[in-house]
Amino acid sequence: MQLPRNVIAGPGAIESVGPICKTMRLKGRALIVTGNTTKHIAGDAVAESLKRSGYDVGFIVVEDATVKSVQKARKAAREMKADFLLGVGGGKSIDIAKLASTQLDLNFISVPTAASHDGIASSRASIIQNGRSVSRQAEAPLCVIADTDIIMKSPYRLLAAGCGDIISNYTAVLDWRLAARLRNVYISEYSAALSEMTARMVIDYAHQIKPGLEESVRLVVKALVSSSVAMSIAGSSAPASGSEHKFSHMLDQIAPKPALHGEQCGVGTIMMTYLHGGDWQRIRDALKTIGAPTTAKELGIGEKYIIEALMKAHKVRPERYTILGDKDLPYDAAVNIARTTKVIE
Ligand SMILES: NC(=O)C1=CN([C@@H]2O[C@H](COP(=O)(O)OP(=O)(O)OC[C@H]3O[C@@H](n4cnc5c(N)ncnc54)[C@H](OP(=O)(O)O)[C@@H]3O)[C@@H](O)[C@H]2O)C=CC1
Ligand SMILES: O=C(CO)COP(=O)(O)O
Ligand SMILES: [Zn+2]
Repeated sequence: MQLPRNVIAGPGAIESVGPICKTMRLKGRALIVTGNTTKHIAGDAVAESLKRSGYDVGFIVVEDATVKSVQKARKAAREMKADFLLGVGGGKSIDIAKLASTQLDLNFISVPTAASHDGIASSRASIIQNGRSVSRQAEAPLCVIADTDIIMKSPYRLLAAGCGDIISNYTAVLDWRLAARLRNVYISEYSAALSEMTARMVIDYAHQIKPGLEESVRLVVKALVSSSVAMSIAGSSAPASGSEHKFSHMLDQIAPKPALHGEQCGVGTIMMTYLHGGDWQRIRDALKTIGAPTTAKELGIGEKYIIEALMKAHKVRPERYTILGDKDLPYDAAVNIARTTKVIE
């Protein structure tokens, strides 16, 4: 069970990255893995804080969560003889830093700039390998430093996407329990209960999640950390990734312009709740209240891609059994699911 030693969340936390690394007894040279946008939003400030504390700093900008980007980060770390890495940005940057540092046997600090996904504290990395999403075991961050000012100033759409990623735990756990009964898959009841609780919290408090509210950011960041911890307890992404994630990963493969990860997972949760015979309207209402997408139109994805992704989603991570089973859904069944749940017209 790999958990971060410290989670620091609050306004202006980014200014303390250098001193925090000192208290964590990290030495020497730091490599920052960041994105084109987030380098200016937070990467540069992290570098300044590290330099003020006496660290040498290098940068690597990544644009996708592929194996190639991991290799790019490893090469940069080797060339600058990095002593530790920091992932500063969204899920992509954090996952690349997470896996590269694991493979280099170096420490890693997670500095999320948005509350858009629940990988900020997890020991998992979701990497694109040969065009497909693969869930890789990695080391949990030594420390998570979440500057709530920066997260609050990020586009609200990212916070809403993070809520979608947490609400998706609802069907992920239903699938995990189904796989335990049907395929005798190991399930950690503690991890499942923690993951379910995070989804329930966001659903029950959906009316309190609004743009520009520090409390909303705090609630969602805590839920994202809890969801990460549930994955670390399970040693797998199963408590947070089921049929709804298969749907999202398949959309990433076939849609001309995929939406945000959490947005796609939220819409997937509506439809998979329906398949599980659950209260899909409650899921849909919570997402709507938060301002997250609930339809193909709001995702900006053509209806035909929604249907195709539903039909083929079972092919993603076939070793993970879910309500989707292990065969393509018939076209008419997929249309019925998407239409009944109002995802398509
Ligand atoms: N390992 C795990 O346990 C998990 C991993 N994931 C993975 O995380 C990824 C999804 O994360 P997500 O964050 O949605 O995707 P991205 O990392 O692609 O971030 C989405 C966009 O938001 C931008 N952004 C981030 N922060 C800010 C900010 N403060 N202001 C303005 N723009 C900002 C990013 O900028 P920039 O271009 O600079 O990066 C990027 O363009 C997927 O790859 C998913 O598989 C998701 C859940 C769990
Ligand atoms: O997105 C995740 C959890 O929210 C990680 O799941 P995957 O293992 O499906 O990439
Ligand atoms: Zn996710």
